[in-house]
Amino acid sequence: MILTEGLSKRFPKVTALDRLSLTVGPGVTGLVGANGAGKSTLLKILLGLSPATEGSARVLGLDVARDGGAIREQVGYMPEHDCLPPDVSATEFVVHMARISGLPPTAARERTADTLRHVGLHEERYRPMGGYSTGMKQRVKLAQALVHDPRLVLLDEPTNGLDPVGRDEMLTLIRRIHTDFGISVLVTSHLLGELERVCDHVVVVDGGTLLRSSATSDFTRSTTTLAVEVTDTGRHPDGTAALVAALDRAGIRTHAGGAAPGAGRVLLLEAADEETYDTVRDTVAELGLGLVRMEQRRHRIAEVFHSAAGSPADSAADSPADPAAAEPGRPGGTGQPGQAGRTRTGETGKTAETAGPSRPRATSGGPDGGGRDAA
Ligand SMILES: Nc1ncnc2c1ncn2[C@@H]1O[C@H](COP(=O)(O)OP(=O)(O)OP(=O)(O)O)[C@@H](O)[C@H]1O
Repeated sequence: MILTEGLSKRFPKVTALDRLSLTVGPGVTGLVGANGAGKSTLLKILLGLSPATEGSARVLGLDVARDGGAIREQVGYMPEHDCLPPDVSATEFVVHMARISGLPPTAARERTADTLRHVGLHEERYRPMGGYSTGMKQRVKLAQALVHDPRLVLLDEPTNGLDPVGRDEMLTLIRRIHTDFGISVLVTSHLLGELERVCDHVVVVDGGTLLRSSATSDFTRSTTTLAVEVTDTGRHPDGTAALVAALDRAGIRTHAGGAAPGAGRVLLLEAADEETYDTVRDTVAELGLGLVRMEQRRHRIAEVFHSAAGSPADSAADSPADPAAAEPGRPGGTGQPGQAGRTRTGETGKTAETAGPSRPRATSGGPDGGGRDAA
């Protein structure tokens, strides 16, 4: 669907993309990177809206430098920032976008009704968009990207500004774009964790360069870590503590499952071999505890990139993919090239150079984000 070769984009003070070579196939692909990693810049180049400084890119076999118009006929685009006119309704707006994409009036109206229904906008679609919630606006932006029945959609941070329920609904919609309509999706996010549920493939960029491109299943393969949870009983009011002590006597070390709600009851241990499973089962039975779960853990994508500087992997599951670039002049960069941290890339044991520990990030766009999407 997409092929880039040595693609660079340099602004006067910043290199947004640095010799990026990338292949994106059909299906749902996540493009993950911190604030300022170059994701939006890449999408605008792929749409033929912004010229690359060097290198080349093809979308659906078309050259982005020459065939921008033809690409946009077949590709839908959902921009990151708020771009909806407040005084028109969703129906009027999406019909207008369908007409711009070349659909005749009747087809434009029919497709608009179908698409707005698909994204979950019903009676509200006749009201001016100025009164919409963030979630409704995101749905309209998605609808206008889909209305001309594209082969591929580029979605820029579609979950930005949404609460957890809204984010979940948006992710489900994104998955359905592919499963129900066969449209391929390239979706960006600064949250590593959220894409593993909906993407077949994940591409991680940092500082405009490719950090890793893999099938999601490669990121989330089973680990040798076993998660165990037991009930309390009258004899053992703290069943978890009793199990920790008994397993310790059996030579099996455990640690707490993490900071997530309810995770305090989950014990993690290394399952060196099959016997470990039997020992855990027998120990639980001997103590008379109920076994709630005994399951093999899977990698979370975020764990693959957690910093060697010590940020705990479990709490990073939904944290920014933010190896803030250690490059002078880059927002969030430490300006100390020597501070790059070394990060394990999961089971493969390979290492990737990233910079420093994760830092918090605002949820809606960058500090300079509002004006940049004018294109
Ligand atoms: N028109 C522009 N002029 C100058 N610098 C720009 C311009 N557009 C982007 N940049 C810079 O290029 C870098 C990459 O920006 P880009 O918007 O592509 O990142 P991003 O990964 O999409 O992050 P975000 O989620 O914040 O949009 C940033 O440092 C940004 O400030």
